[in-house]
Amino acid sequence: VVVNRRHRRDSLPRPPGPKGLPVIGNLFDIPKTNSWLTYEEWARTYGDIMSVEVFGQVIVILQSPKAVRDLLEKRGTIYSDRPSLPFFEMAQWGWFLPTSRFDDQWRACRRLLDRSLRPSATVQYRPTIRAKTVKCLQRMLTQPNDYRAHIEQLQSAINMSVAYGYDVKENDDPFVETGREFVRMIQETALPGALLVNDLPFLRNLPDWFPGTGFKQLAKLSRKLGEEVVAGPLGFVKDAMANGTAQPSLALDDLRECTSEKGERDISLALGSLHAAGSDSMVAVLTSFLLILVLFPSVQEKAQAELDAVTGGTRLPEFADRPALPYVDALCKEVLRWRMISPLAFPHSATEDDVYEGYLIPKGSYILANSWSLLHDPATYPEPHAFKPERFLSPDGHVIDDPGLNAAFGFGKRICPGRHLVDSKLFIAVALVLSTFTVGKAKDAKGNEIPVPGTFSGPLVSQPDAFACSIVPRSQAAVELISAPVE
Ligand code: HEM
Repeated sequence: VVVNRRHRRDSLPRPPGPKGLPVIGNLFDIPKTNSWLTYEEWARTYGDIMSVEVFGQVIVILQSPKAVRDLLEKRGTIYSDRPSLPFFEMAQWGWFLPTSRFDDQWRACRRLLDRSLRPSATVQYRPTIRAKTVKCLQRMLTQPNDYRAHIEQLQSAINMSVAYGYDVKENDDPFVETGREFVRMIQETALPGALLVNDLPFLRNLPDWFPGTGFKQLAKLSRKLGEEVVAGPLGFVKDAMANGTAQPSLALDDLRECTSEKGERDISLALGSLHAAGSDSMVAVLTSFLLILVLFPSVQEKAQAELDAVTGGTRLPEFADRPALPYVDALCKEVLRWRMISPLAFPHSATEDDVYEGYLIPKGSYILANSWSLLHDPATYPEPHAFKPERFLSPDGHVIDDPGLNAAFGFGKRICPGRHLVDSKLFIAVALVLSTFTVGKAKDAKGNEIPVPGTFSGPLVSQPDAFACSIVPRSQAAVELISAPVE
């Protein structure tokens, strides 16, 4: 019976897809940028579950809510691994949650993060998030052209404060710099074709003196960098605990409960992942929010009118105002949907052979869920390329809860654990910026408007290409509100 079943399974076809060339497969069919748009197009020919192959590696692409739910959610025990990259193994980066394998170490860290970042737990960090965002507005007031640097600073400040109770320095903070360098290394070395050893794993067995094995030295340096991301900030908290100066933070809560060396290591890995993974995506989302204000002035006016009606322009908005700000709330949802920053989530990987709708999905296949096509399906989101916050409002003006929007944060067991924190960070940043500034097209020396490309790109996180904009306070009262001291 077993042999029979095995035979039947092996004779099943793989999900359909474009025919590739010998050896390299579909290497040249898959575009280097915006591949999700090509996959969306291919779905019309091959259906919602299709596959391609590159150098023998099968890549299955899921493009309907049903396929994603059936595989990544209902069969999560099979589909929650990540592809293993030889360079990541050499650099011992297995601890970094977004790239870690589906193993006991991942489970322990994920449990810690899910507990720390659940909605009821993130509420206590709202005052910190708001205060840090107001400080960011103060920087925007004096140096509006450096908006991107201010947003980056804001994200590091929030993450380091929430995770470690650590106040980042204005410039050249050692922990922040190390975290950014680490993420940059991940992005550079994960790209297909960036390092030959990722495509030809046997190269890692060559001796160090062999020409072309510079990646070995790079792996040693990368390993050290990863260790610094993990150990540095936690060491700060332990010292502060010993001195009695530790500030409230996730690290403090977790360390107080921790009774073992293994437990302490898990805390350091989980929080290292939070601090390294939590910045880039948020920077992309807030930069894209500013771009949206430049591109769609009527959206900005409508949101400002709603905010003014609630605050009277005499105070800054608070989290408690949210129920009275449905349009602003809907705008935040549309920011996450419209030009989403993770259009293919992160690749999952299958740990067993599986059969779905008559197709064989071989063990080791990479699984890409095309979140872009899910969130741009005209049947669910009419006029999907228009920026329309109203799509998330009911006819009587209430915010519609749309579970489908979770696709912006990935799927199943690997769904982004930071999504509830994002909800708070995004709402308060959007509300504070709109109530105090007007964002528009910048002008050159001759007074002509500088064109805005409005395009997005990026290797792993899709973000707006650089654009100039003017960020001007709405009134003298707004300047005074921003400039007032914050706790
Ligand atoms: C708008 C901002 C963000 C977006 C759009 C986003 C999106 C994502 C996506 C698509 C994934 C992959 C899910 C999958 O594999 O199916 C992910 C994973 C992850 N995100 Fe986020 N994220 C954001 C912000 C954050 C923040 C603020 C944090 C930390 C506080 C965070 C921490 C993580 C971690 C640790 C993982 C890895 C989870 C795992 O593999 O188990 N993210 N995120």
